[in-house]
Amino acid sequence: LWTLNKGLLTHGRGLSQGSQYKISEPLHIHQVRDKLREIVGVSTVWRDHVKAMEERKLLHSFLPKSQKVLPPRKMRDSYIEVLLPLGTDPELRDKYVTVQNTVRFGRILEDLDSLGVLVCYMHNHNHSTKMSPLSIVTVLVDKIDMCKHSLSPEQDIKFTGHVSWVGNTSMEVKMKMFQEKYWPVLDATFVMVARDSENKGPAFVNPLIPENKEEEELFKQGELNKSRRIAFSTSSLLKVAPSSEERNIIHELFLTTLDPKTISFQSRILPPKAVWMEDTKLKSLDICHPQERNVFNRIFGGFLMRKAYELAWATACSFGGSRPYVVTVDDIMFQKPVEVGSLLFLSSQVCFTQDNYIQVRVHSEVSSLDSREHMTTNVFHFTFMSEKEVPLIFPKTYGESMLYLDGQRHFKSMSTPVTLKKDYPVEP
Ligand SMILES: CCCCCC(=O)SCCNC(=O)CCNC(=O)[C@H](O)C(C)(C)COP(=O)(O)OP(=O)(O)OC[C@H]1O[C@@H](n2cnc3c(N)ncnc32)[C@H](O)[C@@H]1OP(=O)(O)O
Repeated sequence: LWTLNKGLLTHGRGLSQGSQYKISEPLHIHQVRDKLREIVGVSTVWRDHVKAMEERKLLHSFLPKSQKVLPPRKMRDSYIEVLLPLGTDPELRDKYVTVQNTVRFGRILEDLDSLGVLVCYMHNHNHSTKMSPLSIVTVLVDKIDMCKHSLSPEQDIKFTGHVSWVGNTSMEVKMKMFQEKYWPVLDATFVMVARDSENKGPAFVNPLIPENKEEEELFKQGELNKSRRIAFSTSSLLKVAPSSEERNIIHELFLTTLDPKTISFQSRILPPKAVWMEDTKLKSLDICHPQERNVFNRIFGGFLMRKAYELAWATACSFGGSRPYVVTVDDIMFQKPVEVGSLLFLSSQVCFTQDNYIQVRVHSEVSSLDSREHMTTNVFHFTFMSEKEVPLIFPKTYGESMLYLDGQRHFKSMSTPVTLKKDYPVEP
């Protein structure tokens, strides 16, 4: 069943829909997770999850010792189209609709995550095995950019996606979303990693061969993206000091908050139309029940993103005083898997603002039920836009100043400056 698109693909030129490939029949959104279950051979009920994982151990022998023995694939091999029929399916619409009659962006994040994984399985499809020996997990949401079109819960949505670059064990996936006669509404780049059948060690992925100039460009961009990610993480403020320009920014912010009536570094006052960073925090706790597990019996990355996004939205909403719209999701790194049964602690705070923009950071930690030790699993970055100008944000401590600079770096990395439009309602 999971050879879904084989034979259906034609190498057309339908670039108006964001891809050069055409497919006769898009998958229904429900089929994406069904297919993932078939490919991984996962248990449909939690009671059987240990047995299903035992069976996956046997697939270990299908894993190659080197990438060289794997046949190269083309971008069209992994290309899929998926339909989210909100317009015609009222029951499905209820799952996606907000009280303001817009589409829940958190749900879209979940769909993108599942779609990204399916795209990678298409790329690595091996005809000799029914189930895949690979466990594919999300390691990074590199970027999600919203375009300036409204998402209506009364119209169908179409997703497309394909692998655009591969390393040894990692793959970059490009996904797009269309609505209203298939206007592009969203652009996403994820990085997925292949692990062995038990999700314990790395596994090689099929090489990728670009077929034409456009694909060569995409592939080259994938290489550049990799270098950019390495450069960004090497210059992380957790590793190196801020630049001299950034140090000046922090000192200026500090001076602005000193009380001119006292000659002291201690008495700090807030300038007008400003908020202390520490006063923007919101926190949440979730128990990670089996229902939220992914096909590898860990907590589904899409669920974590939805929870983090909804908390970030609430943070931006209570800070900005008006309804905020998400414009960019940036650099979500999945550092550690979240085990079923964990306690998930999310803490969100505004870390940078400019004009109408609010940069929110969500830090996610887990602890097991019987241990008090907390472990960071993700850091999420969201850029929101508010209808009116928002207050300035001021850090008090050195740690908060680093959060401010990190927020500013993420804000500056936003690829397209977005201007506020009334018909742009993307909400949780
Ligand atoms: C419905 C089904 C949905 C399933 C999807 C999910 O829900 S997944 C659930 C959410 N995600 C997770 O739980 C994943 C949690 N994270 C992890 O388990 C681990 O971080 C990891 C296994 C992904 C990576 O671990 P390590 O970094 O130690 O592994 P390793 O160093 O071997 O790197 C593996 C590959 O990932 C690449 N890699 C690592 N970090 C990266 C980053 N920030 N950005 C880009 N690529 C990165 C490396 O270059 C390498 O690719 P090359 O070998 O090409 O050089």
